[in-house]
Amino acid sequence: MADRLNYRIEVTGPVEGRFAEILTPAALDFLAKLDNTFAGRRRELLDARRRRREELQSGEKPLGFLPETRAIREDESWHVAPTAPGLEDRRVEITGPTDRKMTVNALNSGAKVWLADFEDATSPTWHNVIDGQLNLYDAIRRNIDFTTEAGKRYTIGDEPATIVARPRGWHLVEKHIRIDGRPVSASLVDFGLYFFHNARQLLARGVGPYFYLPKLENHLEARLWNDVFLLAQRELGIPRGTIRATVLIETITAAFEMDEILYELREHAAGLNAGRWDYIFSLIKNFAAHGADYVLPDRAQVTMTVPFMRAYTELLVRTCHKRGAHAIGGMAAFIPSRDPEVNATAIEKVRADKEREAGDGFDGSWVAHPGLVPVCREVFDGVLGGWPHQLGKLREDVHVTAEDLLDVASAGGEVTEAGVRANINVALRYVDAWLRGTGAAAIHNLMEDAATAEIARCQVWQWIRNGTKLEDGTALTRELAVQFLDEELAAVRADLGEGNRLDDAREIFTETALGEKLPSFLTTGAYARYLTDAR
Ligand SMILES: CC(=O)SCCNC(=O)CCNC(=O)[C@H](O)C(C)(C)COP(=O)(O)OP(=O)(O)OC[C@H]1O[C@@H](n2cnc3c(N)ncnc32)[C@H](O)[C@@H]1OP(=O)(O)O
Ligand SMILES: O=CC(=O)O
Ligand SMILES: [Mg+2]
Repeated sequence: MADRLNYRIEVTGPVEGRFAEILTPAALDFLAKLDNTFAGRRRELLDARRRRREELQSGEKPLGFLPETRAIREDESWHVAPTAPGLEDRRVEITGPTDRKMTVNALNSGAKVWLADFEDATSPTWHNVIDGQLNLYDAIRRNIDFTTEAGKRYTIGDEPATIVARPRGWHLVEKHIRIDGRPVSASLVDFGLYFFHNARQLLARGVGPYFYLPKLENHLEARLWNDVFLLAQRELGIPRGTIRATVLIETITAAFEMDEILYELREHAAGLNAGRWDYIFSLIKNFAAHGADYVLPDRAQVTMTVPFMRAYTELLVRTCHKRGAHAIGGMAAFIPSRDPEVNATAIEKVRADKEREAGDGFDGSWVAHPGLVPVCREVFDGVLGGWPHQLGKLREDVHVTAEDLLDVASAGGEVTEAGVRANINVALRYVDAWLRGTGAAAIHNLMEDAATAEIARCQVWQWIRNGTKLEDGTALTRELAVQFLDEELAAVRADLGEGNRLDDAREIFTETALGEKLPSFLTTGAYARYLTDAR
């Protein structure tokens, strides 16, 4: 514990190994400065989120484009900052957690960009959070080579991907760092430590401090990030406008404020990304109790070609290109497999997804695994030709209305017993992995992470609330869902064996999918209860 600049800073997590190199007095002072300046606004914005969700749930104030920001949307004259070095060509971006091996593998994957993830793909244990910072610190300084016990050597190659770090969202706190007794915003911890230690080093290497901003719900949250950037740049004496941020449009409310979000961040904005999984989660969460018209079918049937998802992604491309910003596609959940048949299907599914995105005007897209870099690159190479992007493709043909974005019924499809069971099974397996420190996992040949697990538990809640009929006409009741839960739990337990956290996973699932109310996030409560001693 230390008193500096009149703040009391406590680190309650163990400062083990080389953690002290990250948790330096100067870095903690920097976090304290950020927290002291922005904690109040963050709290207000989180309160505003809660109020907005209540309004949406009650149908009191429907969603639409904001009348008060019409001038920003209609003004054709403003653009975002020029593209920064290392971000001109984003045709393939690999995402993944920041453990040491994956850091090296991602940088060497052949992708142009690596999204170094403290969010959906990371279980925010204290170890993962600070170890991830250390790995990035070492990677940026090309000081990360290591050899495994089995003798496999990991070393960064000649053309590493550009690093874009994704801090945790505004809803999360880091309970192991406290300032004046209160836990610090997890966004500010992840952003602040990365920026403080690496910004100058990155600039010296000809790139810069770049970020992905997750789960924003509106343009005022983008304004908060912009103000964080301005203060951070000032504190380190780095020119205003050095930072670049790509914002994930992954909440239904943000889809109505794409122009406004780019406008708030225009000095720092690099682009928008279509974060499909959290987007689906957000739709379900906000409209879960709105009746049959808002009930989505089995998760596997909510594809990117259903009309309301297509409307969202096309609007994103149009908005970005009008403002000179990159439009980046999202994550197909299919991952390579050792089974040749499963693998061939996965590659073809990913190819189809990337072909749609490239054809619609996206400048690049995400892959979850190094084995998917070639297919994504091949598809975008084919469409981009000799160009690094397709910002010139303005998509003036796209006209998306509020009704288009909210036409959830256009998904069609059905809810099946297999779909309910799959959601329960995946949620249990994923939460078990998350509690054991793994934030992204291969489950039944798909990539699962925090966003997809949120969909799984929210769908079950929505189907119970709406008494949704399964294929044989049986309505899904809580009792039936509990029966499925018990049966799936037994099957998963037999599969996972000793040392699992399935009892805790069951409790988390019961609270977040089977309760009277639908909690906003499964991760917030689970983090407070299971991932920290500092309750
Ligand atoms: C909704 C969203 O936000 S999407 C973005 C967030 N989600 C993600 O980023 C998921 C990223 N992907 C992953 O975490 C992993 O690919 C998983 C968990 C899905 C599968 O991982 P594994 O089961 O380890 O895959 P697999 O065994 O095929 O890995 C083969 C090699 O590729 C490496 N690898 C796999 N995925 C990645 C990745 N995303 N980044 C870097 N390296 C990777 C593995 O470390 C392994 O390396 P090794 O040969 O040196 O041991
Ligand atoms: O972060 C990406 C998403 O799909 O969610
Ligand atoms: Mg997400």
